[in-house]
Amino acid sequence: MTDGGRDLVYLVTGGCGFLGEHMVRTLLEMEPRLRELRVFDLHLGPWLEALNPGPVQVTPIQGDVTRAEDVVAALAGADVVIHMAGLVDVWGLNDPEIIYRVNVQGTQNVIDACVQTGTRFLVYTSSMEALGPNTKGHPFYRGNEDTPYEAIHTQPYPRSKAQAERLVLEANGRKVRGGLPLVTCALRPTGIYGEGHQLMLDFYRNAQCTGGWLFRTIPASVEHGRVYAGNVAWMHVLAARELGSRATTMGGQIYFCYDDSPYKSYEDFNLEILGPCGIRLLGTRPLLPYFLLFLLAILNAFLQWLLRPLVVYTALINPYTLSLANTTFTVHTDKAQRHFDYQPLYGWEESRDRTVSWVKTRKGHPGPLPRD
Ligand SMILES: NC(=O)c1ccc[n+]([C@@H]2O[C@H](COP(=O)([O-])OP(=O)(O)OC[C@H]3O[C@@H](n4cnc5c(N)ncnc54)[C@H](O)[C@@H]3O)[C@@H](O)[C@H]2O)c1
Ligand SMILES: CC(C)CCC[C@@H](C)[C@H]1CC[C@H]2[C@@H]3[C@H](O)C=C4C[C@@H](O)CC[C@]4(C)[C@H]3CC[C@]12C
Repeated sequence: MTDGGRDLVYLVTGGCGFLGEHMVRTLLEMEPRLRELRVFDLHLGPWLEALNPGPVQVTPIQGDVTRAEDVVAALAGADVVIHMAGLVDVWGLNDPEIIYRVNVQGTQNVIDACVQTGTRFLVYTSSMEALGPNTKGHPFYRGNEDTPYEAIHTQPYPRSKAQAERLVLEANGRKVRGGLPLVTCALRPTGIYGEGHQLMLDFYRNAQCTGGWLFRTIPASVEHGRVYAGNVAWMHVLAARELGSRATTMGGQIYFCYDDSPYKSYEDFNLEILGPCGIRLLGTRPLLPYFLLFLLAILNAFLQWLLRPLVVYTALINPYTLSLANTTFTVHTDKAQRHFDYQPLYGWEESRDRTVSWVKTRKGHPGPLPRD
């Protein structure tokens, strides 16, 4: 070891995204063996310049995971890669082919670069959507990693996450340069919230336009899994740290990301954050009957198709996002605790309060929907 025990080089792909920023900050704060942190992204964030990395060297790398040569160059000499770059698109913003190229081919490029350069540890940010909810609307009620569920993927984003996750798990054990085996695992967050969550801000701003009201569209009984970004990042830190010493247990495994965030419907959960910001939710039951919402979703999909030659029309509600929001999907597990001693770094109240404070500071700041 060198420099007071700081001997490891980490690479975070997608390190300037919503989760990526939490990842970078958590690594700097919580990983004492970190010597160099390479932050790889298509678009580098200005906040990187303002970081106070202490003894760690932070290396921003502007690159594209779909370009194998970019990934190899970034990975050379790295010990660990946390691969979270991806296109999060459930709105039809991007061509399915592009989603495949970034999420699946990009992941294959990361695996191949590990093999080529000798990087031995790979943590992949998958998603609950690698499993479900499926298009049949089957509920996944407080399930764990072993709960049987029929995964059916018709949409490009969830399909790409499932394919990429499979590639990562199958790569476990492959020999990398130098002859040692690659050790991989995949973490599956549910819906992430926290500082930087653009969609939460969009709901806040929409409500401001209606005098502080949101209108209930989903039955309160439909539970939707949520997890705080700081805890998701912390789980990645621990998984990356323990992959070396617990390779037999952890290699090739999936882990749901979980914490103490309450089980609620998508809208009721948002209200936990937006309520303290002055927003109220109207109705104890959905104000519109489901069939009308479904018609609206179909209309939006039709408009997207119709206008495609001229403009990419997107709306919050389409048949897929509506079914996602309307299907119970929550996790209840302790696998990460058993395999690598994970405990949430932030309790529910702190996770909520940090997010609330952030929303309050963002009042009046414009922002895109959804992120591209
Ligand atoms: N947001 C959620 O609720 C959620 C839930 C589960 C899983 N995830 C996964 O977590 C990861 C991060 O998601 P996020 O919400 O922070 O999304 P995000 O869009 O904020 O971040 C993704 C980052 O990847 C970068 N990126 C995109 N294409 C790239 C390319 N070709 N090369 C290099 N970088 C590229 C983007 O610039 C962006 O900074 C994704 O893999 C996503 O699938 C997100
Ligand atoms: C009031 C509603 C009908 C409005 C629609 C809400 C909709 C935009 C929300 C509901 C569920 C959300 C997804 C869910 O939290 C999980 C994920 C997994 C992750 O991998 C990417 C983000 C995503 C798809 C959320 C996107 C926004 C959704 C669809």
